[in-house]
Amino acid sequence: TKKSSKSGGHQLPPGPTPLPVVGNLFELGDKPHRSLARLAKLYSPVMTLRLGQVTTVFVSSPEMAGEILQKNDAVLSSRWIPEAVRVLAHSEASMVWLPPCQQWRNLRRICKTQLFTTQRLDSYQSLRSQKVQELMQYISDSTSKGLLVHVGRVAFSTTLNLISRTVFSVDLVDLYAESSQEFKQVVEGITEEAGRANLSDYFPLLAKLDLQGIRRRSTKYFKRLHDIFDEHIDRRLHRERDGTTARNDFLDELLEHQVQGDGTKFDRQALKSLFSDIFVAGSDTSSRTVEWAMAELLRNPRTMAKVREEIARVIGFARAVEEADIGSLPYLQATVKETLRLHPTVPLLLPRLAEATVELHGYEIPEGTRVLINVWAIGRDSSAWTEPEEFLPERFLNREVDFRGRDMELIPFGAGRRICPGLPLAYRMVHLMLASMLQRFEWRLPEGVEPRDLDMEEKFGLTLIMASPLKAMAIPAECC
Ligand code: HEM
Repeated sequence: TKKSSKSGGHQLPPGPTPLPVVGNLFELGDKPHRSLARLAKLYSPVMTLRLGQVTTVFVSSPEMAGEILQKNDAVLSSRWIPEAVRVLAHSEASMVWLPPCQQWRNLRRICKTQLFTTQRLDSYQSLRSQKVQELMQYISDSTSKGLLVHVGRVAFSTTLNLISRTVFSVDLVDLYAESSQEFKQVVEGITEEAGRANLSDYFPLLAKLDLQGIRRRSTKYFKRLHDIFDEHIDRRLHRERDGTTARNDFLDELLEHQVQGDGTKFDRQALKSLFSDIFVAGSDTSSRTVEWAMAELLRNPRTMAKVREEIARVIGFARAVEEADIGSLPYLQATVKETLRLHPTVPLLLPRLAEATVELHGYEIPEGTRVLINVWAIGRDSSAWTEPEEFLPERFLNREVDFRGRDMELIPFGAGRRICPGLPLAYRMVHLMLASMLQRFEWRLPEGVEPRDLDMEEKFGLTLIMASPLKAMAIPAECC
């Protein structure tokens, strides 16, 4: 039965009938993006679920996403904050979780003007390409030892260094060292805890008890990140006092920066929260995108051949791929778009909170409602995409559709004022890593695995990951 929920006299969007106490919690299952897409077909692309005590509106069509992210962005750009990030005062200083206040605007502004500008990104280009070349060497070494490449793992370590070279102009991890796995576990731990169904979120009276231990584990992970960043900051301050370095990178900028207007300076807490945000939000997302893209290419050998043919034709084998080449590789770009359509790494975007009551297609979303946008469902919406379940990069070759927040059928980075600020860096990193791996190596699935048998099962969390991490064989291409 279709049921429109009533709340304080407002007509909420329809949704399944809630059970007493738990509401619709059991409807989510272990792959909420899929269960919610199914329910949206039964009820409506804007749908209400009662999750314990939290009324949540889910949006699953491009049109409704536009209502939220374009038309009503001003009142819907606050965050609904999970308990998992209310630790070590993180959510009070974090760009990801702050409401759209002055402090949040300052953080966005400094990232936009000092970190993600074309000029700044260009100036660190060679530091990044060096890291990608080291990745090529690492893959070469693995193949000469007859080992399979753990695509997600190596892409993750490389991404961490690509980000840390852009922010600190130094490396954070060593691709060859086991210790680099610790940082990965910490970052993955944070996204896993923040993405878990947490009773403390749905029954606020229980929050203190932390029944699932989520807050405890999350505190431990954030503490470890803060310690690592403290070390970097201290080392820099020490060297600068000695006069042994003047890097003029983002860290220097932040250490000197006086925020205009209200006169506040970025204190230690603000810096540690900012770096936690940048590394957590940037590394898992970007490296998982590379892993999903490789998995799709291995499953679709004809598409793989086409991307490699484009790279061979446009760049050849005599020199390495550079970020400046991305614009001349339309099929590669289409492949990345198609990957993000089918496998958006943040499947429900980040939760929003209605700061005032909003009217939406005759329904009312009352103040205080949690709003989530199912980009996974939007990417597979059959009214927006033909053959939505097929991996067909060609669909983008004659279409202007892009993921920069204008076209609501493709919003893996969100849209509106909370759109992912790291998009310009993610764009460069994902294309560069993927193109380099495809230029230098031919890729095959492990012996005995047929393309159609590749396990594409997902594991749901704040990020959507491959349930069985991708392992593949790399064979040096004709260049080397
Ligand atoms: C393929 C890679 C990436 C994907 C798919 C992605 C996706 C997203 C999404 C969906 C959001 C939430 C948007 C919303 O609520 O509407 C977001 C926010 C954010 N992303 Fe990314 N992201 C990626 C890479 C990066 C990188 C490389 C960085 C930084 C180096 C970054 C930093 C952030 C931050 C700080 C926010 C929070 C912004 C705010 O709430 O104001 N992301 N990202």
